[in-house]
Amino acid sequence: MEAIDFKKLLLEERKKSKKRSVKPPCNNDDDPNQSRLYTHQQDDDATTNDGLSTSPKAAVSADPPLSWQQSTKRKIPTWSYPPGFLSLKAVALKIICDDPPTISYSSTSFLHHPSNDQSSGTTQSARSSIDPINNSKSNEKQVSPSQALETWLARIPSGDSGIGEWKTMSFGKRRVCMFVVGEPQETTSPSAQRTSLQSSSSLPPPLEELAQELVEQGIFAPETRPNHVLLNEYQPGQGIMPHTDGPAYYSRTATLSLCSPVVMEFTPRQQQQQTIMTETSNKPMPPLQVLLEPSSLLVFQDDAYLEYCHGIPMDVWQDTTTDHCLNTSANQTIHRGFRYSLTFRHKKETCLER
Ligand SMILES: O=C(O)CCC(=O)C(=O)O
Ligand SMILES: [Fe+2]
Repeated sequence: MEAIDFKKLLLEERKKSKKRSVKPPCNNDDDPNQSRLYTHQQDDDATTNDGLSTSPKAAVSADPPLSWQQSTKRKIPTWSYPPGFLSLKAVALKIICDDPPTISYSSTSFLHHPSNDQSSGTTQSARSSIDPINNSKSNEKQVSPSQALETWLARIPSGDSGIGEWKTMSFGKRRVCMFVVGEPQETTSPSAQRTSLQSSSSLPPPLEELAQELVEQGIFAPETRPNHVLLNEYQPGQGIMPHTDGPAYYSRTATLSLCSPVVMEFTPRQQQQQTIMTETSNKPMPPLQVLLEPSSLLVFQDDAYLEYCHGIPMDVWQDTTTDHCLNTSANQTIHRGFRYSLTFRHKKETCLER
């Protein structure tokens, strides 16, 4: 069994939207936990390791080719805030799980930087050059880092490629957008030509700043600095199938959540589900839950990255926490609204097809 990845997910969701049926390969219809577990055991051969490359098998797929090459003219919205505006210095990551002890969470990510409160020329002129979220001038200073980031995300244009532009997933209907750092390279290889069209030498300013902060906070080492950011936009009720982020990336991921809270579930991967049972029954262990609050940061790595699937139940408008929720008490109802997530990862160099 191998892991899901961005392009794979697009292919899978397109297939499933055609079939109008969702039947996971490991399906056990009697068990809601297993029926939510989506893995890719049966057709891993067609799996690509990332959203940039196209495997020969994927290329001969019956599905129409994905339009990865169309994103040559991205209109990335400008970011007018001063450096440091998105400071993550307040991140207080805590390990929230004993087994696997590789899930960490910080309920607050952004530090309200002191310069944000000053009426310095730089800050004020930067603010006045963007659409105010609040109407009055004096409220400009009240724009929080998360509000500013939300505004920037909302301005990213839509497009078919999903690279530097929002693409609507055909099955889940959520929108996704990917930014990748990589040096363009001249080559005659078709897949590498795609890479050269899609890669850029840096992330857009707010994502670059956040990536730098994640390094400064020790969440990523300089040598595994995030070079890949996947944005997800969820309407109320939307989710993401259980998946792993895959071997194309260094096995650590940091996800910043904005807007609505939601509950993420971690489930042991398929082969483990058959052996890890609760002591009192033959049923697989219930999923571990993490409440993702607005402006929080979730980091998971190693075992949680490699041996567990993570997902957000789909077609659910409110989550109920269980006693397997790692960061809040059981029996809480979490109403889902509109939500953004920004997932930072380090894509391994070999997977950038340089
Ligand atoms: O939206 C989230 O919090 C999770 C996103 C995710 O798992 C992914 O994009 O791989
Ligand atoms: Fe993921």
